[in-house]
Amino acid sequence: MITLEQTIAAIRPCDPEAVAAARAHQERLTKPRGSLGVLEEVAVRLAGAAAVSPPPVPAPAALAIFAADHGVHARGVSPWPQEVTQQMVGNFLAGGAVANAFANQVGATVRVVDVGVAADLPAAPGLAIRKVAYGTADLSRGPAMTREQAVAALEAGIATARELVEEGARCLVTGDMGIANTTASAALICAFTGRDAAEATGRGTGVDDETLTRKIEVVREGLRVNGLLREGAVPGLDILAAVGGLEHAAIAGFILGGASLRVPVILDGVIAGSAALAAAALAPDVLDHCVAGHRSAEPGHAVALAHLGLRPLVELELRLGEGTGGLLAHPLVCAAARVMHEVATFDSAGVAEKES
Ligand SMILES: Cc1cc2ncn([C@H]3O[C@H](COP(=O)(O)O)[C@@H](O)[C@H]3O)c2cc1C
Ligand SMILES: O=C(O)c1cccnc1
Repeated sequence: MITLEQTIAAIRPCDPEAVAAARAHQERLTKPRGSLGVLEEVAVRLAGAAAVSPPPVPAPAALAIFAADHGVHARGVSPWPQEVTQQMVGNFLAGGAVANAFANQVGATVRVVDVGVAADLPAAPGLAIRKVAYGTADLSRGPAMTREQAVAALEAGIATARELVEEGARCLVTGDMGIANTTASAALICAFTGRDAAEATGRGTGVDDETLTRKIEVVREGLRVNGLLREGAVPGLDILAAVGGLEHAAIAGFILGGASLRVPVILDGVIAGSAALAAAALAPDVLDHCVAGHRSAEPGHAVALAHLGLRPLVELELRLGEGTGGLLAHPLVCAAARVMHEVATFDSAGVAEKES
């Protein structure tokens, strides 16, 4: 098995020669300079990340949905019963969730990974059991995970990324399922960015005003109890263990694993954004391999993306998770790369260039 340490050591930043070649190539394509807006930056980033220009078209895509439960659920931060995590795993495996519909739309495969569901799941095609624990402890009373559990979940994510790439995936999309995980996401975002709980905590699956007030208080307690109110005082791995979920750790590992293989990773919503903060704390160059698929309606997501310096491709007020927003961005990322292969240059097409 490839360890966290080996994975981090293998991650390289964007290759400057490939970046320069991609920019130069874009200048020669039969379109006004800059006319593809953000997609031009995506193509340049893909080239740098792959260390080759033009960059490979990142297809096919594979979605991994990491499922886990949360001790903080006991604090009444989600209107949904914890069993929904497990029930939704069944729904993903039966092909009945939104993520399945979107995956079919973009031709992505779906792998469900149990990293911490609070029940034993029956073996099923499409399900990988990489269970680290039966859910986390309550982050508002102490550390949600031990350091060892966080590392084991990171390594479960790394192994998943490697397996999917081995099976042929050329783009990885992050997905999550874990009732109460927007609370852990908010706590991670506050701890990594120094923002107040009220700024990063949202309504998740749709909590009422009273529950939102309690949720903010629970996030604040989690930060205080775990000594995370002072930004920069605690190493990233310890922050992840203190207030993260097993799926957050696994997603962070999945991102690191993809980056270590130079396979681009499309990030989904607020859970992925908070996991990316942890991944970037462990290996800052990992961000060169990430594309922010979308911006979720959850307020902490914008905070996380701003801190990471990532620009989301799609903004549709989605607030679902599962990988849905990441999947929708996949055709855009492929289109950005395809331009670099298929569009003619001014020379090859005999198109006159701008006069001044
Ligand atoms: C039926 C259902 C399907 C979902 N699919 C994703 N989530 C999303 O909602 C949960 C987080 O929200 P909160 O923190 O408010 O519990 C996560 O499981 C996330 O994946 C779902 C939630 C539900 C109820
Ligand atoms: O941003 C997300 O991914 C999200 C938002 C609300 C609930 N679940 C997930």
